[in-house]
Amino acid sequence: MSTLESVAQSYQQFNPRAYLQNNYVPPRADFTNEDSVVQWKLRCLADACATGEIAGQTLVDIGSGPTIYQILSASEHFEEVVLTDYLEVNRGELRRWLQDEPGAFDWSPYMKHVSKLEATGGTWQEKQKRIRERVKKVLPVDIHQSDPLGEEISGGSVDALVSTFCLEACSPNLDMFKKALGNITKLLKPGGHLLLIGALEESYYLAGEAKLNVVPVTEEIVRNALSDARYEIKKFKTYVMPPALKVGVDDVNGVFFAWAQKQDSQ
Ligand SMILES: C[S@@+](CC[C@H](N)C(=O)[O-])C[C@H]1O[C@@H](n2cnc3c(N)ncnc32)[C@H](O)[C@@H]1O
Ligand SMILES: O=[N+]([O-])c1ccc2c(c1)CN[C@@H](CO)C2
Repeated sequence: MSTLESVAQSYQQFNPRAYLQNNYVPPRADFTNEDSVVQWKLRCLADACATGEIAGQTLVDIGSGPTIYQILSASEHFEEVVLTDYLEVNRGELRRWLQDEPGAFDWSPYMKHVSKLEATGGTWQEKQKRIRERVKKVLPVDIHQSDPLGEEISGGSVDALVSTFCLEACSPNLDMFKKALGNITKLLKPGGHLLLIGALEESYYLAGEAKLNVVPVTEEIVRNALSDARYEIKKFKTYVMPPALKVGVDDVNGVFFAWAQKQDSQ
């Protein structure tokens, strides 16, 4: 079995609800503590989007999983948002929330927090409604394919990409990590923006019965990979995981945030 096949096989056991419980409810999703990782992630995304430089027609989130927090700020600046994941179980969780169906995960604490951060005057309910209107598709994706979205979205047509905790969590080694970054970068127009969040120095994480291998990356590795993929790095920030948030669901040591712009082809 190839290493990619073994990655794919390990994801067959991925449990979205367990994953959400491990990472998106307290203590990791603590909105009362401004030093919490969730507030740091949302602030990085909101600050980058507040510059007004990241805007256009189409925003694609690569490897959405069962989560939508990652597009709460960026989605305000695009006509159309596309969520993607490798697993149907995750695409189903996304659709449940988008259609406001019973049993969907409650993202309202995130909506409320980001609405306050952005302070654009509207209510969090209005923001939630806008997001549900702007997300037009939930598509399958495979970052290890040279055309990760197949026929659905062709190369060079996307104004901006978001991707959080995906590249390192489904690449068996650094070569595949860098190759996958190259694959998703081809989706971007020249001058397009990438908002990338990921795990620092993590080797595994749990999602119910699934134990997923992660290729450990450092700030230097990520910076070099972005430069090799012909990005200009506009912002790079890191967060050190406090002991209280090392809760046994992974061995992550920190989180990185990168805002990078694809260089014009020449
Ligand atoms: C750690 S989760 C990240 C979820 C979410 N973006 C977040 O911020 O929590 C990694 C995601 O990568 C997806 N994935 C696994 N293999 C993939 C592949 N070959 N291409 C794209 N995504 C993949 C998984 O289904 C899972 O949803
Ligand atoms: O601290 N967090 O907010 C947080 C959120 C999601 C994830 C992590 C940490 C670490 N593991 C990754 C999977 O590789 C998923």
